[in-house]
Amino acid sequence: MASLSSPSHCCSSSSSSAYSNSSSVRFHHHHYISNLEFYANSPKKLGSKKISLQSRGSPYSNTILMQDGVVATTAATVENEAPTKKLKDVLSSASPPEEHNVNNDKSTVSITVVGASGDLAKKKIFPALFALYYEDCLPEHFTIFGYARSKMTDAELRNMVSKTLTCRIDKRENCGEKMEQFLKRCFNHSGQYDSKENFVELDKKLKEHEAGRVSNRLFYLSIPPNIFIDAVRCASVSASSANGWTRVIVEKPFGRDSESSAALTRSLKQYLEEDQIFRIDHYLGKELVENLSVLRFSNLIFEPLWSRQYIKNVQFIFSEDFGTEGRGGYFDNYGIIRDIMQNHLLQILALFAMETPVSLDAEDIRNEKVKVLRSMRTLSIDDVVIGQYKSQTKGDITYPAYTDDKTVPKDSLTPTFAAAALFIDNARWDGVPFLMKAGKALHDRRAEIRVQFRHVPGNLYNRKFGTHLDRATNELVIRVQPDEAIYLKINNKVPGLGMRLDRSNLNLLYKARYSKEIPDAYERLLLDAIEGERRLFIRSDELNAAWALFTPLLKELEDKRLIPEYYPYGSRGPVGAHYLAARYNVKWGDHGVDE
Ligand SMILES: NC(=O)C1=CN([C@@H]2O[C@H](COP(=O)(O)OP(=O)(O)OC[C@H]3O[C@@H](n4cnc5c(N)ncnc54)[C@H](OP(=O)(O)O)[C@@H]3O)[C@@H](O)[C@H]2O)C=CC1
Ligand SMILES: O=C1O[C@H](COP(=O)(O)O)[C@@H](O)[C@H](O)[C@H]1O
Repeated sequence: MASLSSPSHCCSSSSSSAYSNSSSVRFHHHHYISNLEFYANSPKKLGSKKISLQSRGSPYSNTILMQDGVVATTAATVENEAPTKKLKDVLSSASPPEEHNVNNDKSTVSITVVGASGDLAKKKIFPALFALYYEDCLPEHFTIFGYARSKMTDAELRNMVSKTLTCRIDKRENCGEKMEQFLKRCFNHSGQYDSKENFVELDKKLKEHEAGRVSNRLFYLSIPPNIFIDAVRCASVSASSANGWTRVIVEKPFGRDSESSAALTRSLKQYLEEDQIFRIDHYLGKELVENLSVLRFSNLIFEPLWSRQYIKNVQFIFSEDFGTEGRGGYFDNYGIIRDIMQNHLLQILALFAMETPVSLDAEDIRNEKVKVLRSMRTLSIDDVVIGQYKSQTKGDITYPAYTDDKTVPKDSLTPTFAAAALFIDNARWDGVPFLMKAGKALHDRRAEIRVQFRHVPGNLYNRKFGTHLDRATNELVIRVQPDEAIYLKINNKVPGLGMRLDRSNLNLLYKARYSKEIPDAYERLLLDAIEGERRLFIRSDELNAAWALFTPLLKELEDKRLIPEYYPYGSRGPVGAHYLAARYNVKWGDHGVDE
């Protein structure tokens, strides 16, 4: 990426739409070659010896196939002649290019939602795809396939999908029409996840839709983790693209500890290259998480303060005001530490704490995140508090305990709440506590980052705050959801003739500042995957480093069968979280009078 503005999310409003086939699709010389493959007869990506040319942020790729001295090119767009020529000059001056069997003037993207009948597909993936279509972000030629064991005709799939679609609040023009057009591009193929034959049938259908165009294929694995590998094997062997890219979005959980995660990565890499694997952490696609780097690196006033010198502690808070009802079967095997902390909160922490990357290129950013994760101290059981919600009756309503769920064992000790203190042992953050807190069935729903600054040395106005020195410190709050906002707590004088100080918020409340609805995280991430933008996806070394921090703790909790602290459904969670924070001289920011 060359500039501060991301090449993605161009859609109709951007002059450089990745799908526009216009001359605005530019190549930087060092970006010509996206990957080199030298596999003979490998079931991995198709094409025995292949060089892929790809503009960053574009779904279109050029491929040079070299076989027995013969060089064939596939041009992805009409406009990217120059780099094709350049490479041809270098690589095949002696061999006349052989026309590849594709209609060269257009590419197509086929998106297969594997597990289309499931909760995530209905709740997030199809609606996100429709939103992208509505915003003109999908390529001209695209097809969406649902794949699941459930027997469905195209009409039945369309009917199922149509029930999940909504139009943007701020733009309802032609909504019904758009939905109809979108649904016409959706098809279904019923099949088993471990059947190569069924995927061969899918391949045939995809080819019919691709109609000889350069075929780019995205598989979204929206299925339980125990069938990931079967589906990847079958999709890769039987339904990979023959002349374009093939990418696979993998949903969490990526294992349940270092060992199982490494085994999953090994298995995936039997069939896919790392750059084909898009490990999704949907928190990275949230607007305010995206904005974190902008806030930090494009405002002079924050970066100089971003260190142990001025920051006293940082808090990452996640809470939901509902329990695990309906997902208990999945949740009980994972618990809140794996479900939220090891991925969503840790990813935000890494973005928060990383050094300035060399550029906004995906690898530069991910390199910096890995460095942070590798500089962190492995979690100690003494720095963790766990909890589990119990039943609570409020008025006429009785809220269930975690273990009231029929899919959860009665004696389950799985934490539905956890608080932890983490440390980054590097020069910037030495000694600064990074506190995390995540819980289900709490009193509210929120996700936020709180940065508490040190006190002003020798503050002239100390006495105006009495003994509440803590109240006089600045706090920056990045509220990821709901009601996205960034606000800075400052001290100011109460207007009048006296000298009384007050706490106020300098507040950037998104809904007051911007009328446009904020896109769902899945929209951004799907668009990025289509465009080949990897910045917001987790690289395997990041994942390893993340698991390394949590695995010893998780093992110890399980081996010792540590009893969680029980908290009532709808409460603020276990009191132990306060003792943990107090040990590091910290007060949770979400508990104050003026939170
Ligand atoms: N739901 C959510 O909010 C979130 C989900 N995820 C992850 O996304 C993925 C999909 O989640 P979700 O949609 O909730 O999952 P579901 O349990 O709804 O499963 C998706 C589909 O997979 C098939 N399936 C389910 N169980 C099995 C099985 N044992 N063997 C074979 N096929 C099965 C079913 O389709 P059929 O029977 O028709 O083949 C089902 O419709 C999971 O990895 C999950 O961890 C991540 C974050 C949030
Ligand atoms: O990944 C997950 O995230 C959801 C919370 O996502 P949000 O975007 O609604 O905040 C959480 O409920 C779920 O347990 C977890 O698996």
